[in-house]
Amino acid sequence: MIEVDNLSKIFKVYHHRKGFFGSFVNLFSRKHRIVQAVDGISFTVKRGEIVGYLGPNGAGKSTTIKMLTGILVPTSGSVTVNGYIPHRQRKENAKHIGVVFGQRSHLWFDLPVQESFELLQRIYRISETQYRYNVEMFNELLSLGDFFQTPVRQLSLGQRMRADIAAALLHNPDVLFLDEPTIGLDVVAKARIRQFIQKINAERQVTVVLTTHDLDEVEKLCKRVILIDNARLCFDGELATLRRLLSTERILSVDYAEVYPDISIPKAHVTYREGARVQYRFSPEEISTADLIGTILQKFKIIDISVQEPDIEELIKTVYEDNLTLERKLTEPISPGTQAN
Ligand SMILES: Nc1ncnc2c1ncn2[C@@H]1O[C@H](COP(=O)(O)OP(=O)(O)OP(=O)(O)O)[C@@H](O)[C@H]1O
Repeated sequence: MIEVDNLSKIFKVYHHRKGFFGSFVNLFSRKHRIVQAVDGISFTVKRGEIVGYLGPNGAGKSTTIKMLTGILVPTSGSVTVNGYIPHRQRKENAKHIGVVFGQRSHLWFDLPVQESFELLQRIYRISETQYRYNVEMFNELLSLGDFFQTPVRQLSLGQRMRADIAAALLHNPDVLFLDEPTIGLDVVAKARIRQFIQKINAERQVTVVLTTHDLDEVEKLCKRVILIDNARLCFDGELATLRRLLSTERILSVDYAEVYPDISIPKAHVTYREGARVQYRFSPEEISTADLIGTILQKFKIIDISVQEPDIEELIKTVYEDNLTLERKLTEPISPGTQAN
């Protein structure tokens, strides 16, 4: 559905001299610096996938999305979305994609939501049957009826996002680009939008590319993530693989049936102990989770036991702070315990 090959974007940022004299000099000589916003990125996305496109501020996420939607022309490399070259075939591409930028609305601020939708119906030449069907379905899932007659400028942020996402899907696009769709929303509003995206993806096979800083959202929505840092791709794969590649240690929490005086276990370090509750830190490369639990069960009586996966937020922070960690992991020979899918 989406093919991106060696895509790069360079911006020339001109230095403006201040004042009358400066403006005069600007006419004849303009200094500029080069910003490499996207640097040789390649990936493909299959129909029906939901992919998280992640990276720290300024990594180049929005610039990539803008090239995929035809807003920006790549400096080099190629992009096709559903067979179209977005910046050359903007009109055709627009018929097959839906775009939501969380930071700004695509709706008409002074018009009620309904009138904005009717304008979109005409712009995209959506048949009356399809329009009615979609509005009814989106209304059911997102309760648009509560504010359908309200001018967009009077909507709350959560209502505006619901309206924007519904608007982006009115013409039944094959691909939905979501750039920070839940920024600033509360947990209830986020959950509602997430469930909507899941349903649309499952029922209509809409391919979704999601840019967000909300990793909880990513965990709930995306099996696959693409990480970029400093304009370059640094990981493309399953979230579970990323977790396995980066995590060296895990936490095992045990509630023992009684307070044992010696609760030491080989290859596991006690990190916390309060009464019969104990936490161990261990590395799956030194001892597998199954072996560790087996050893504990042989020696002690337990009430409850659980293994905590490393927090994905922490892991991705490590990548952002020290990209080398991930590069090193990716070039290390893969041991059976860390086999990528
Ligand atoms: N129109 C532009 N002109 C010049 N530089 C730009 C332009 N758009 C983006 N940039 C620069 O390109 C780089 C990547 O920006 P981009 O907006 O793609 O990052 P991002 O990953 O989306 O960041 P954020 O998470 O903060 O939205 C940044 O250094 C930014 O300043």
